[in-house]
Amino acid sequence: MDAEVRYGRKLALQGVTLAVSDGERIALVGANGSGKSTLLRVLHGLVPLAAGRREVPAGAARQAMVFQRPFVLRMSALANVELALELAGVPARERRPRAAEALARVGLSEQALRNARVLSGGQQQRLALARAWALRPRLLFLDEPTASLDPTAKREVEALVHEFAQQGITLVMSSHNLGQVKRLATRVVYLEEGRILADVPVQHFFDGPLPREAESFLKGELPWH
Ligand SMILES: Nc1ncnc2c1ncn2[C@@H]1O[C@H](COP(=O)(O)OP(=O)(O)OP(=O)(O)O)[C@@H](O)[C@H]1O
Repeated sequence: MDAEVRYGRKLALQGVTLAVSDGERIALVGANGSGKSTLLRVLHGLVPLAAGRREVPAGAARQAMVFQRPFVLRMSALANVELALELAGVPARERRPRAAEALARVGLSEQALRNARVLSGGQQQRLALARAWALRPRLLFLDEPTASLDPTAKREVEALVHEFAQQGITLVMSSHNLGQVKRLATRVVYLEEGRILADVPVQHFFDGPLPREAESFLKGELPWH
């Protein structure tokens, strides 16, 4: 890939190469502004590359993305999911049952007809997961999916992500929560100033050795380390 992304004069990613294999659960970690969100957006095809290329294998897997702050539209939870299915080209008669199934999957059946905007933050994030799951993705990108949630909602969302992974959905997620990284990831990619400085199995990430910068990041993030 050797990807490079620029926002105006700002170089947000440089020399980044990342291959995602089926069934992996990759955590992107690094300080604020290190390029995690940008890399996720590149992988999902939302951000153009200034250099390098994004390779999508033939017969590419369906993919979906969940953002840190769920964007929900001012309509019922059910209609939010149905709209995503419509945009994905799912035939009209399949949308209602698939949307209802997805809401049930994330425990939101009882909220199906409520305006999505009045749901709690945790419920909105579960709605965002339902919307992604309804698309039956093989590959799911999650940008700090629990960052703005209280502990209970965090646990609920994390449990759902875990279940999705158990079903064989390949995950690439950014997280500032290293406990969550330990619980969910199989592989950790450490970014600093738009470069990948470490790309290692999860156990290796926590046991080391790592490049000096990644070691000091870990020490800062794990006060008990
Ligand atoms: N739309 C944009 N326009 C200009 N600069 C941007 C834009 N989006 C991101 N950047 C810059 O690109 C760099 C990488 O940002 P990015 O959001 O990818 O980092 P991040 O690791 O996801 O950060 P965080 O942990 O805070 O979410 C940062 O310096 C950021 O300020």
